[in-house]
Amino acid sequence: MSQRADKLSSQSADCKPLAIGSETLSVASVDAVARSVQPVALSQDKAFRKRIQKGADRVAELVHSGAQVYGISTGFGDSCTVSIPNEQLHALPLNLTRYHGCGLGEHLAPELVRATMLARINSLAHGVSGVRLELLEKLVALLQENVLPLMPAEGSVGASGDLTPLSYLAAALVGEREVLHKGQRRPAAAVLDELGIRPLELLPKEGLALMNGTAVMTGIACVTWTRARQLVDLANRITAMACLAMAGNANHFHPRLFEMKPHPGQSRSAHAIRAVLPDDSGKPGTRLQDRYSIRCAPHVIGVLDDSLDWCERWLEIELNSANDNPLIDPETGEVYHGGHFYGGHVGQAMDSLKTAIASVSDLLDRQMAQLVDSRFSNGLPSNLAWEANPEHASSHGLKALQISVSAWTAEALKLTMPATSFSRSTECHNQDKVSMGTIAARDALRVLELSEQTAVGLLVSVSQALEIRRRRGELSELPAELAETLSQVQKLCPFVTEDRALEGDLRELLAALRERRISA
Ligand SMILES: N[C@@H](Cc1ccc(O)cc1)C(=O)O
Repeated sequence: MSQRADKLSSQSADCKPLAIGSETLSVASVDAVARSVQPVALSQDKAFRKRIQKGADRVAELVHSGAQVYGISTGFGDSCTVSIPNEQLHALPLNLTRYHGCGLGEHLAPELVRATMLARINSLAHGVSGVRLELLEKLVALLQENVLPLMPAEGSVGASGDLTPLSYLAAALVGEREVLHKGQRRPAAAVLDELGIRPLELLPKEGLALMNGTAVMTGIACVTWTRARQLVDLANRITAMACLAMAGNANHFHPRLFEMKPHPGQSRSAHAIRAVLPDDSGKPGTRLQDRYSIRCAPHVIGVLDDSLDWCERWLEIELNSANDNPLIDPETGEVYHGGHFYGGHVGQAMDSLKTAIASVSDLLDRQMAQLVDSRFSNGLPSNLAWEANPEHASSHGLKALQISVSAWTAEALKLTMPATSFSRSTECHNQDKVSMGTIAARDALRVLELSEQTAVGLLVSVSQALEIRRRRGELSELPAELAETLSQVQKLCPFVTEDRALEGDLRELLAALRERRISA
């Protein structure tokens, strides 16, 4: 297991609750909470609680004084020119949550909803959104009890934050719409009642604070990022196995070579590939230089690895930011009107990441094209069909799997069109430039899912190829790491000796990958 993967899993194993409000959130911790590996709690820190209280008191003061503050005493967005009469102030936040209840599309997966909730709570815990401690406590209780708002995935332009999907979080808190609880879709009010959680009555600013931010795109981005990090390790391992199976040249990954062009992720990739190849695979096989999908693998995987580094920095700034409007300094009482709900950084990170992820899928797809083609594979049988099968002539081995891998890759590549380039002027031209970061994040996750399918297809293929070499007596002992990956794969997808349907095995492998049961 790589050092980075190690860091992720040791974090997950550490079951100390994450104290929201006194810890800096990492991308990996969001993923751990999203997968329910790490519990959460609201910080008991006195200074933190005092700060939240001060912010809420300041909002109450502003309401009392009749000051004009956006979203507290005015309409929303372009309607900021409308003053709300005192007697309607209490209706304003609830109205906001209701008129945004117009999302469509599939509901976000539970894991993504949990990531979203954590991202939103952490942003509000900054103490500059003017919400009460009670609101934060109830949000944390929903997360702890796994009461997950049914949140439609579509309808956010990603600037004004994720208003529409987050309105479903606000709705759950006030006991409206539906939630997913213990695997069942039920009215929020009934579930809150059952758990003894009183629905929250929103005070001025609280509706806006819940919804006016980047939590959905950031939550999806964190889950995608963590799985993409795993894909890097897996792609390195697959490349090493493909290289060995096709009698490739390990010297393409020589450390000296990578000192001469030292992009850090690229060098890490070269190192990860070479470190698990046998010492004697340094000499050229039948070709002096392998084809690019082997020789340039670090140059492709390294782009993803290096992109993950800057994406992580951007995501962690976003995660630990106040991405609401207006923001209220609890110390000075000053109100700042701005545009921190704009998800430009998350959008750019996700648009970029999805291209790098799809490119790795493409690389693996090209490796597979070589593996199944006896003209390119240095002696492997066509379609990797096992030649000792008495019905070898009528057997087609992994032919269809290779076609599927190409289909998954094409679908991933097709989704790399940047979402952030599609800004639309919306909401009476108040939101006349928007990020589309949520679409970018959803695309990135979909590209990642397809690329994981490709990776699983390749795991089956490289394992098949190595097992063929082993059974033929062409391989001396496998290096320990490769033997370990091979045995993990073969437990879920035994060596293919005759034609059989592989879907079940592939699904098992995908599940194992997502549950981090495959080490690379
Ligand atoms: N994000 C907008 C607020 C907004 C809220 C709801 C809307 O329907 C539209 C805009 C702002 O802070 O300026």
